[in-house]
Amino acid sequence: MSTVSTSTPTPAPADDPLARERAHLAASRAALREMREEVEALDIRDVAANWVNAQVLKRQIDERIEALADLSDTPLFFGRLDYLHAPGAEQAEGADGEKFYIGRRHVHDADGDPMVVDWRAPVSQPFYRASQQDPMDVALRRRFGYTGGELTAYEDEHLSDPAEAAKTSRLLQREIERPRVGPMRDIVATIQPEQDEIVRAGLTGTVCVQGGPGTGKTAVGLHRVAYLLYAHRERLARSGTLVIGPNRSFLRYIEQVLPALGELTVRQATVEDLVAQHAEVRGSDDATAAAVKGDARMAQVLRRALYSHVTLPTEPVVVVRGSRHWRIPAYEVEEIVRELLERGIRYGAAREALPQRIAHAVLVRMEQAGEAPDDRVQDAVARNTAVRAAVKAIWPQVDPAKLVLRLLSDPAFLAEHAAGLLTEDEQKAILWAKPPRSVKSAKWSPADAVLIDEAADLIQRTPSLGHVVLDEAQDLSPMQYRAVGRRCSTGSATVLGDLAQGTTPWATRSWREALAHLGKPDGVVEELTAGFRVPTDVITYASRLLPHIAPELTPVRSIRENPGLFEVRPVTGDADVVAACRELLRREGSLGLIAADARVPALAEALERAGLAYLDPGRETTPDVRLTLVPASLAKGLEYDYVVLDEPRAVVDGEPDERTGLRRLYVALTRAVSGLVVTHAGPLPPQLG
Ligand SMILES: Nc1ncnc2c1ncn2[C@@H]1O[C@H](COP(=O)(O)OP(=O)(O)OP(=O)(O)O)[C@@H](O)[C@H]1O
Repeated sequence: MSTVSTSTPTPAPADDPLARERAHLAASRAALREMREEVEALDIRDVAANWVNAQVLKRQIDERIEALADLSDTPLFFGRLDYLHAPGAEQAEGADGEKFYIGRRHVHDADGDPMVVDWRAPVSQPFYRASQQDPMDVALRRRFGYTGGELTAYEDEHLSDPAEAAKTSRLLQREIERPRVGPMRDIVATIQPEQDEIVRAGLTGTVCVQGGPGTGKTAVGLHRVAYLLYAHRERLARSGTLVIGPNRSFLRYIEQVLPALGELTVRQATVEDLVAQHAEVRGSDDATAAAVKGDARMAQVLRRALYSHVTLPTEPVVVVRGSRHWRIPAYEVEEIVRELLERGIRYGAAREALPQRIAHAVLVRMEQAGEAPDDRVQDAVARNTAVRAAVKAIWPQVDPAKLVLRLLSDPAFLAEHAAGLLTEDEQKAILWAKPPRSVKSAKWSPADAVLIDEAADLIQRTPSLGHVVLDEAQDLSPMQYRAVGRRCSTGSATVLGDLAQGTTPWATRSWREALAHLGKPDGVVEELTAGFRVPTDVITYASRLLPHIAPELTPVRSIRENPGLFEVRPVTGDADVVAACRELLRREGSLGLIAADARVPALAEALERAGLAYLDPGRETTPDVRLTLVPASLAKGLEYDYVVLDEPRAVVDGEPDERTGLRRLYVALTRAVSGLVVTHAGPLPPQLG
């Protein structure tokens, strides 16, 4: 491999390869500008037939213009592939030839010939996967290095040359070691082969990725959505895609990755957001109640409670039309009801079908009597008062929130439907001490909202999306997995998580179990073990906890060359913690001060006293404010160049049990990219010893 770099971006002779590459960059920029201008010049007045069409079209055009923006700090292309033989044009967005520039988006010249090929096109794949062992028909792979938007270096690998030894790329290494300021960035230039396999896995299958801290799960999930949107644009435009993250600060942290990849239409939400449509969450549960409410057995309790509303008829249905009485005996109505119960359709759908079925029975009798009724007669009979009254008695309308309200308020009703499913203690744990008077006045907890969502789905099918990415999945309860699963029941999912980072009482124990709750038992489980975030010394220290929190998992192997800074420092008070922050702020990049939630107010005060400005998690750092004060409960998924971890013991003690506490600590210890200082006034947890 050979690397060429120059620190001064200007003059280079025309035969200099770097100069030629810069010329191609300049030409591609100009072409992109033209593409954008073309869209901006579109006049939609002639084509849009009405106001609504015009608005839709205008939005599409605005999105297209936004997607075509030339972001000055994101290079138009980051790689080049020279093939030994020209691949088919269908592989390369219509381009033919042997040489392709690979970038974030497709750029073509005035004749429509591609100048930059999308990283997701089939022709780009060898950029990520080709190796000396399997060159994939590639003669040359060139990576480009940029400094402040200027192309300043390139690095060549002659994959088909047996004389060239495989080496780690310096540009790749530099990218991985780059300081982290601001929100998460895309990794499109440096996706690794094992990550690429997940990114490009087919749309129809569900993939579950187990990976330790910093192995790139979130990055891979986001790039996978971008890839799927490219490969199945039309299908997913119709059905939609969704990224689910654990909380708002996390979503804010990742929200710019997809737009940077040109994808503006992906919805991002927490599980709470998804189920919030049925009930406003204003309350909370203790751990015991939440665990019972989150257990999959609750789905059966709800089903039983809902169907207990169906009463088999004891009276005939008598429909009067004109001078005639049409009588459907009780046993025949019962047959219809039983048949609907057995068909396994939603409660609501069956309820809608019932009057039509009864009407059909009436019509059969009319025909037997020599009448010739048509469809309109059937509809009229279905709306007949007697039929309506019968339906109301047999198959009444049920409101999902009212159903859950009754289950949690009425001990006899709960006992009847939880018999054989929940123990008496479990029933007691979820019953409200003081039942609310109405759905509106109830202080619904997050777990209640999931129950209502389940009930709502039993009544009416929840619409399914084409693909759902579920990040930090290890914290979901079985009932939450079900809530996510019904949102991709006809689509597929990418499930990302780390069993060692599960910090809820109901945290996932095995991915197979989780996939079953999700309704995707055939999902494939993949493991990522190469760590891109945490330096070796830090991950080795954090991994001391693994035998206590997830003994079955492989420790992460850091691929960072920079050994990083690592120190465990005894301190005597908060002022020393602030001093540690000040010290690290002298270095480049972001700094997170992570502390047990209970310690946050005291540390906030200490920072303010010392005149050190800080941010809340998920807020974007600026050159002036690079310090974030992070409660341990919100640290998951985030990362900072440097971390000061305050009082590990307090982080452990902040959780209801020791295993959860140690897992929380494991999360907090693994947020640092370049260095970690652990400060402690009290003793350290013995597991770190
Ligand atoms: N192939 C790669 N090239 C460069 N950087 C990468 C690569 N893969 C991951 N990273 C970087 O490593 C860091 C960690 O990635 P990410 O947050 O996706 O990991 P994670 O597995 O989700 O971690 P956690 O378990 O802590 O949530 C990010 O800064 C990400 O950009």
